Amino acid sequence: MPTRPHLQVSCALIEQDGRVLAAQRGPTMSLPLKWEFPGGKIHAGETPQDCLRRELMEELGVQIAVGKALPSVWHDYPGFRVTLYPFICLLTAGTPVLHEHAAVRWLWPHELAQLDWADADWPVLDAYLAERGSG
Ligand SMILES: Nc1nc2c([nH]c(=O)n2[C@@H]2O[C@H](COP(=O)(O)OP(=O)(O)OP(=O)(O)O)[C@@H](O)[C@H]2O)c(=O)[nH]1
Repeated sequence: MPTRPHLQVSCALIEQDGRVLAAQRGPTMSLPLKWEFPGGKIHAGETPQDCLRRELMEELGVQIAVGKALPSVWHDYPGFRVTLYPFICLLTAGTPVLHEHAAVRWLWPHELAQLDWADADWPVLDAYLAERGSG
């Protein structure tokens, strides 16, 4: 049986003035138009935090300070497995510019569950809301 890819992915819950940045995947990306926390695959030799700083600059043109790690989660999608390494981050410079995503939104924690999240992100969202006392 062929082994399915297992992706190691960092993602950022970027806070600014109490709101959190959510990003909608583009129509031609995998999981099209699902909402996610921006980030991407961890490259060889890169820490999850290095990955986030690189991806956020590439994808949205912003600088971030990477803070507390939330528990990692894994999820089986049809065809691949992903392990997500989520971090609470602060926006330190720039305004998001859409290089790959279809949209971004700054939402209050209690609004986040209204979006159509990628399946792997629901436990991340739960952990974040528990951390911030909004669960
Ligand atoms: N960035 C990110 N990816 C997520 C999240 N949740 C989730 O299931 N994923 C999945 O993790 C994988 C990350 O791939 P990606 O396409 O964002 O990564 P990348 O920028 O390094 O890709 P590329 O440079 O190969 O195009 C995708 O399959 C994506 O669907 C999330 O919250 N953030």
